[in-house]
Amino acid sequence: METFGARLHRAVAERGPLCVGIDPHPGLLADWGLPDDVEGLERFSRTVVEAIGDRVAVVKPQSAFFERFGARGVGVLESTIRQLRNAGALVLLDVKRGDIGSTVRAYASAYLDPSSPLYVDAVTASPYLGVGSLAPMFELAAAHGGGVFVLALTSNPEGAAVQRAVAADGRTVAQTVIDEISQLNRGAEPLGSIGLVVGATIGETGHDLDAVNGPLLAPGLGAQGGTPAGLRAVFGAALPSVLPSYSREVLGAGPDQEALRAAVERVLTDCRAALTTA
Ligand SMILES: O=C(O)c1cc(=O)[nH]c(=O)n1[C@@H]1O[C@H](COP(=O)(O)O)[C@@H](O)[C@H]1O
Repeated sequence: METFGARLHRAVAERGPLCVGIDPHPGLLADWGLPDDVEGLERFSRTVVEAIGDRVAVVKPQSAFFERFGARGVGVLESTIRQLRNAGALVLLDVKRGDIGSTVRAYASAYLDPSSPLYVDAVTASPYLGVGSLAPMFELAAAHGGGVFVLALTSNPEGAAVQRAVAADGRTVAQTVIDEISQLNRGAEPLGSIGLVVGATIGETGHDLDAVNGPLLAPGLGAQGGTPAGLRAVFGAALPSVLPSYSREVLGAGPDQEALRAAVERVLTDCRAALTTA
């Protein structure tokens, strides 16, 4: 069975280093001339999938915007996931889950067990109950070729107070997360299946991301002020493992499908240039 790391590596080689988020904000639904209801959600998501599902390596639906509409919204999420997979995109579901181990096991089966209606290629996870509490998620991901992206240094300004706090052993909380995930990915080729989330907005951190040997999701580009040119300062020598992620910057080009595709081309060109510049 091919690991998530290997599948991601191949998808990026074929389609380029880009993740696009499906974040149907109420304001975006309005801008697209859609009602703020489940029909609007369904049309928004279907338009994004039809426009870019066959050309972007990773698509990241933000679960919150679907859960907002209850069971019918989650139903739209299920069909969006199915459509994306049929279009050949890897699906990273942004749910930022984290809990005590026994409960994490249930979250893991919800998203990483192929028999689940919400089965995806990878999920985002929060390590603040301890990285070890996510072990059932890592295990199920490994069993089925899935991936997990663990928050390390998030793009929001409030994150640093927790993530850069120094623990009893002198390392920052973020460095502890980085070290534990590096350990899990050790020796994996071409790339480990447990990624980290590191915001594109955070500038130079003093944290060493070189040893992670897994994908580094970089949200915060575009709408939150991060730029492809700024990625080098954040990631340094780890730049080749970066997966840049945009939501509103691309989605704002819709609902015209050609315009959505043009927005993808534009940000992909910028990201390629930023990630390959010596
Ligand atoms: O895990 C994430 O994707 C994430 C982590 C982070 O540190 N910052 C962050 O913005 N995100 C998500 O990335 C998306 C950013 O959306 P835009 O700001 O519209 O590009 C949202 O869905 C956020 O929840």
